[in-house]
Amino acid sequence: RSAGIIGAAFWRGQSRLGVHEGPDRIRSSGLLERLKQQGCAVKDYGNLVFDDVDESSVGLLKSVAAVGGANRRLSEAMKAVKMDGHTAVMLGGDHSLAIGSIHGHSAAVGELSVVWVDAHADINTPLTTYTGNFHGQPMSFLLHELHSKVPVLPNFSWVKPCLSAKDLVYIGLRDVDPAEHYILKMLGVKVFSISEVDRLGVARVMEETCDYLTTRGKKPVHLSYDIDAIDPSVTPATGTPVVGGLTYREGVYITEHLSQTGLLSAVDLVEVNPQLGKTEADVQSTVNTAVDLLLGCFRRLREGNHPTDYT
Ligand SMILES: N[C@@H](CC/C=C/[B-](O)(O)O)C(=O)O
Ligand SMILES: [Mn+2]
Ligand SMILES: [Mn+2]
Repeated sequence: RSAGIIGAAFWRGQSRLGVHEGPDRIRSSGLLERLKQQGCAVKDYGNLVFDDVDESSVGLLKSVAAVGGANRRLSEAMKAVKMDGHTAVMLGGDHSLAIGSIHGHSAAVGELSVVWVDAHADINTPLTTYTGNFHGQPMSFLLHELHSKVPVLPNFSWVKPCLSAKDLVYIGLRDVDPAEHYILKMLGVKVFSISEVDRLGVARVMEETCDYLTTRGKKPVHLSYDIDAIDPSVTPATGTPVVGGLTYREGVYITEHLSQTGLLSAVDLVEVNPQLGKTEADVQSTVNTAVDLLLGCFRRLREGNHPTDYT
């Protein structure tokens, strides 16, 4: 196994400063060293450099051209990392970056499935958003079924929908806007909200998620992990915290399970905002959890691990 790391220090999909510090803070907490310690080859592609574009709004929509341009750059980088044969790791930055991450992943592998772990559905269209923040809209640019609902926007013409609603599963939803809820119901998207996690337990949720995604053939899996899926008591340093989230254990179980399917092809870890922790301990707890989630994606098991060369 090998990991190709991309830093996307981008914050203009939302308005709270600091989320651009996520990539370097996650690196400085030892992600690469710990991946290597567990037998994973690692290539760090560094942080993307984003062109300065005008951050003007289009109506309610904030920093449209900047979001479009950053995601185009990320899409190119993701495609290159996948063409190099790595499992891609995109460190955010805000969740608008899933546009470029999933688009670039699909450019390399073709059809894929997406597991979206988040308190939020991030499936507003530019016409249903009430905040204008693009980190609440990425899914609308990616789904074939919503293409006709997305207006032409500056610096977005490169985006081609690349995901079918039946190849998408949500886990952890607990703060979904009415328009998003309507879209999810209309498209029949598979959703395991926090209520289903409570009702079924995380093991059954993961079994059903994998059965659901593999009934039409085993496609590469893109895991898009928003740190705010985890309960704010564990990961407070994030821009849109919502009470009643996943426990640390549930969060890591999700990554352990997906890692063992052998289908995990790319991971986003987004919305870590080091400036939003009340204390340094808050920030460290958030970042440590992000690191542990990523290690779980690369076959780390909580039962213990040893190098495979003396199995
Ligand atoms: N639904 C809200 C919240 C969006 C949350 C985005 B996040 O999941 O990436 O944190 C909006 O549209 O602004
Ligand atoms: Mn999100
Ligand atoms: Mn979220």
